[in-house]
Amino acid sequence: MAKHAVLKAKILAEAVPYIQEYHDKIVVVKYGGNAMVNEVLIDNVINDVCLMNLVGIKVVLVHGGGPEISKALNKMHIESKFVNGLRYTDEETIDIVQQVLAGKVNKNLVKRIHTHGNKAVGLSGIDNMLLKAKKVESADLGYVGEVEEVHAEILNDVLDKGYIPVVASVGMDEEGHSYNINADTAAAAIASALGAENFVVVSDIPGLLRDKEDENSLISSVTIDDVLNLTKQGIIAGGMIPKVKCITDALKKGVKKAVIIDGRIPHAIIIEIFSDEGSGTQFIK
Ligand SMILES: Nc1ncnc2c1ncn2[C@@H]1O[C@H](COP(=O)(O)OP(=O)(O)O)[C@@H](O)[C@H]1O
Ligand SMILES: CC(=O)N[C@@H](CCC(=O)OP(=O)(O)O)C(=O)O
Repeated sequence: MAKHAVLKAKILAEAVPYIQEYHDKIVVVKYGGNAMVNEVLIDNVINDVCLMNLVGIKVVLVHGGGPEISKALNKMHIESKFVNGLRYTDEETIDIVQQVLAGKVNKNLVKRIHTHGNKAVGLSGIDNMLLKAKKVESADLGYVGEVEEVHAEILNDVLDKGYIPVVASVGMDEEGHSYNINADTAAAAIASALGAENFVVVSDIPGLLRDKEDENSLISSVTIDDVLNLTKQGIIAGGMIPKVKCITDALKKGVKKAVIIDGRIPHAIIIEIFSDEGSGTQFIK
């Protein structure tokens, strides 16, 4: 027997306990726009999500697309303005955010899942008012929303049929206004509402770093208390603040595990779910 066949069988056999542990459980994957910059990266993530679906894990893919939004705004000569990691969103901008996230990015991910032979349903927070939103109160950011309620029934319906829900982070209020919701925030709210077994945040960094300029300074696990200290020390800064805050909120609200992993590592999601190795930064209650 060829050596590689034995190795393949061994790898599959080692995955069995993890497949059993996660069978029928919900995993929410947040896929950030920075880890979508090339076809190979996208295919790796889609492949991992499809594998989880095939072995009976209920996987929800919530995506961002910040760089795509900036590109579309650029073409229209609209400058992107960020305040504490959140995009200032006026009336013209929210239209573009909705087109890019709920249109281009969402449909491209759905198409890729289908071309891998799995079935996906593309949604945004507007569909069935999945993400009921209101204006963020902390600063005047225009149509940037925070999640007021999650109406998750539609996700359970889609999951029960064996399809992969793919969710764009746009929400709405009762008056019919659309809101631009940070995709980490949207994904964390969904993970909390569904009581996810694992909330996996896929980015383009190794994880939480002690020095953000040094990729070798990975902090491999943190508690909620550590996060408070690291924020006070300025180690958690910029775009990392809302990311880490919504992860700790999700853990407090019943999500069992959360992790930031590097989408540039081939099959980082499979490594996280089907082995003890893990990678990136694990968040512990
Ligand atoms: N301690 C830290 N470790 C890693 N990244 C950090 C840290 N503090 C700030 N950052 C910044 O946060 C960014 C990641 O957040 P963001 O760009 O919002 O990711 P995504 O697009 O995947 O949601 C990194 O590119 C980095 O510049
Ligand atoms: C309010 C706010 O900032 N919304 C984000 C939504 C997309 C997003 O979060 O995408 P990533 O996950 O790729 O960063 C934005 O407009 O860029």
